Amino acid sequence: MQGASSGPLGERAGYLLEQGTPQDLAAAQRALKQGAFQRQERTAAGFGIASPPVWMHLALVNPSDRPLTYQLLLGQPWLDQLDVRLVRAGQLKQHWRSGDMVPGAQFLLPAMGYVFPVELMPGRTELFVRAQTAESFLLPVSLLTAEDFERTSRGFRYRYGVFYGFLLAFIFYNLILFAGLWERSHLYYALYVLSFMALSLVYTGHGFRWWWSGQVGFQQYALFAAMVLYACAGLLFAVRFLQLDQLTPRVSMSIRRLSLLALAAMALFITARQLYAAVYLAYGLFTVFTLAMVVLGVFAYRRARSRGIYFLPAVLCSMLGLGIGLLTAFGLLASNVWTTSAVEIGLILEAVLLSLALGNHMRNQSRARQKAEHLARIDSLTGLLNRRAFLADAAPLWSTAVRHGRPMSVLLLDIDFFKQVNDQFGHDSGDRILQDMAKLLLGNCREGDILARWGGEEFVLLLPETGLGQATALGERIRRDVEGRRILADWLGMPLTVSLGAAQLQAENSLSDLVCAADGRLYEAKRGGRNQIVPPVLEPVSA
Ligand SMILES: Nc1nc2c(ncn2[C@@H]2O[C@H](COP(=O)(O)OP(=O)(O)OP(=O)(O)O)[C@@H](O)[C@H]2O)c(=O)[nH]1
Repeated sequence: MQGASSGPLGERAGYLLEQGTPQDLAAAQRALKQGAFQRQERTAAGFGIASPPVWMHLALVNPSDRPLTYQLLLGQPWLDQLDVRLVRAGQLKQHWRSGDMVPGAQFLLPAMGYVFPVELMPGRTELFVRAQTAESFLLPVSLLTAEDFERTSRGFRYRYGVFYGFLLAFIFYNLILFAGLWERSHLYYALYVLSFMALSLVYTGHGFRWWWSGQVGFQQYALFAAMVLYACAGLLFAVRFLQLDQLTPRVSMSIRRLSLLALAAMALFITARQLYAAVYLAYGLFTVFTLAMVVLGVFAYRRARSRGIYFLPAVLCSMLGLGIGLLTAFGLLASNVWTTSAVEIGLILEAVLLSLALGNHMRNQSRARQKAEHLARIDSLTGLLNRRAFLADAAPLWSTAVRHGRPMSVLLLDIDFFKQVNDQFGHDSGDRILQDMAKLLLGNCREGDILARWGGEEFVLLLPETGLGQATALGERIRRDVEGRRILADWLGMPLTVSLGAAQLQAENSLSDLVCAADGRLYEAKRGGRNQIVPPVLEPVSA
């Protein structure tokens, strides 16, 4: 590497896998002379999981006659151990040691890697790095000028500030919704986002740098535990969100069991300090989780359930983000602000889509509730209020009338010989007559009156601000109206008629007493020969 250029250098470095006992610098220098270091055609060399330690060598040449300072940016935040040595003329000049198995989190720059201030003297300097990790092993290397480094690290700080703020907002929002609505999808979703936040805090190194830099024992297992938690929370959320309990109870039960088993196994491996068992469990479960989320998404989508329509694109967004993030980390995609933020962007899109789905679900539920409430109040045949809704709606009017001593009356109406209509013309014709009667009564109501189907062929009309005289006058007008229409007159040999009973609020009445009083008078009207109102109208009724 020459001059003051700044950027990734992975393709110019040589790499050597350390086999057997740990090697020292002298052994690495000998191996270099023997040509044992090999190049990788990538900006970020990758060595998979559970790899042996890796040596990297890079020759840095300062062609000027003055020292040049750079920030050497190395590796990923989850590297276990990192030994960085600068050698000039075969002599060790500088040795830094870090990694997340070294307490203190020195040189760790969360989300970026490890940063070492390098001063290159004129001429050639050799960089020897020995790195080791149990996790997925990537060893990107770049040399940045002070300005580039400042700009890049500021960018990362802003991005993660926004990202964590966003995740926290989603978590609290869903917890509040859960507390208010008691809908468990919101709780599982909050846990899912929370577990991703925990995973991100671990793999970016923010957690180690800020909170537990002295606890290397914890840090060693934190990534694997966070991966398992995230996968389990994601699967449990998917089961709940896609209502798999109803769709496929067996699949949903298997997913629950798998999650519990994975959590128990991880707890066991951590307790028994079985690092490699934890590594394989975490990566294995993560692969299953990724595939399962896509399969469940496709399944729900094909069942055309409204939630599946959001779930599949949401999951694909986060998978795409993860894929781009991995390809970028391995140096197979150009590293820029979009590709290095792909995981976070994918997650945010996923969160937005899933929140939309949950919001949509809430809206549908509230519509269904409103519809059910409405249907519970309505008589399906006539569209009028039913008896229950009548009593509920009449109660406040009743209290107002009693409190202020205002008049109020009730009319109860019953179709005469309706059984005969049914018997002769069929139930359907009877239904139609009930519907027509409802329309006729509606046409005779004033604003503020409450009309309902009391049951069978009986209708009730509550008339606020109406004394008995006006009520009977209205009843008489309705009676005449029905008679005058001569419904079925040709077939019955006489027109269809109605009988009515009217009653007025008295000081000692309750609402049901008032309806009862009207019912008593209706009975009198029937006994008196039908087609009449009781009490009878004293004054002439205007047409
Ligand atoms: N078509 C139809 N008929 C109904 C409905 N609800 C009740 N009925 C019928 O209404 C009739 C009421 O008969 P009854 O109680 O004997 O009264 P009525 O024949 O009208 O005789 P009076 O009231 O004494 O004049 C019964 O045949 C019920 O089946 C309904 O929703 N649709």
